[in-house]
Amino acid sequence: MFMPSEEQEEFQRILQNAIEDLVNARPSEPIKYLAQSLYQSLPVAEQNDQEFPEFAAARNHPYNVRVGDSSSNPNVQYPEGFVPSRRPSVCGESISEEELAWRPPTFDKDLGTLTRLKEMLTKNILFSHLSEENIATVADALELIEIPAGELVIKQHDTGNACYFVEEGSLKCDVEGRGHVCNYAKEDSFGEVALMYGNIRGATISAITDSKLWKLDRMTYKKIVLNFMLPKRSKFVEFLTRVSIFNTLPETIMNELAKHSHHLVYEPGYVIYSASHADRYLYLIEKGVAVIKYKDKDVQRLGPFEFFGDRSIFGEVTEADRAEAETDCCIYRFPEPIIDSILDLIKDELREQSSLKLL
Ligand SMILES: Nc1ncnc2c1ncn2[C@@H]1O[C@@H]2COP(=O)(O)O[C@H]2[C@H]1O
Repeated sequence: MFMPSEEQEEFQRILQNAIEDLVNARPSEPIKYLAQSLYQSLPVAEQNDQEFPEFAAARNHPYNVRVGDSSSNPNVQYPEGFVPSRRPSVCGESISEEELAWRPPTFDKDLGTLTRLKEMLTKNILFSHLSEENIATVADALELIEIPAGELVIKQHDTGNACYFVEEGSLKCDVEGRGHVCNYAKEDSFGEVALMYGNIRGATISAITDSKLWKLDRMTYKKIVLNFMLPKRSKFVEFLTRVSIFNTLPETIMNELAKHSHHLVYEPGYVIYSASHADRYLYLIEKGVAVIKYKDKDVQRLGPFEFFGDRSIFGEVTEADRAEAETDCCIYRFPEPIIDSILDLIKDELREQSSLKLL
């Protein structure tokens, strides 16, 4: 089948997203689910309103969790109040000797343990996008360590050389000047921030009870987790780096956004957003012009790299009641839970930009 290269790239992106969604959602009717997923990649104007119930279930995928909502998935990476400082990502680092010599470490485990660890990894936001092969490499590389009650695992300001998953026990996290921030229990992970940014530890973590942890070394984390998605998502990431609210995000998070966004095309006159829509999204314009309206009066025009829908995500009352495509519009649409899950990282910029907009 011949396709121009841009179209081919888009086709592969859509197909990959659909398959990843399928793997994450594990629906009862996979074929129907996949068909629906592909169908939703069509321009909105060509879709009808029918939705498979499994799509609602997919929204409960581990990634789709609210920051700080401890009642939902425990694998949330950034507990409530966690405001990582904006630092450059490691993607531009040059390759060191250590990296060149790197071979994935392996620590022997029985089959049952390996299967369980792979399941745990696929539920974790930072690992869920990895291929089966890479998940297996990470599972092999995990080393079981024991930490007696009261001992430190991570000391704030030290250099980070591993991240951890809890196998057994409970641990607490303290930040200087703020005190106790959160606790960790079975399958929770911590210690990834210093690895992502090649930086120092942002908190102290110590065992409350005798604990067992799976330790993942920095180099395996970097080689597998940070490098995995970069070439595939580069076009999308390139676009995000030109958008004020997203451009300081680590590339791993941008790649997660890529996975969970919908790329949609709207024809002129199509109502992209209406105050009566139940689901909330953040809309980011890639191409074209959208017009924000109030009672059929145009109140604002937005173009490429601009976004709307954020005010309703914040639950703010907006003066506008809908957004329409004025020209053909290509838009990235992000579901509210995805934006919620990274809100701590983007909220300052979002608030600043929000005050200029009506929707
Ligand atoms: N408020 C917080 N500030 C910094 N780190 C936190 C916070 N809450 C949880 N953590 C975790 O504590 C870890 C300490 O080491 P890292 O900075 O590598 O990664 C950090 C996060 O995984």
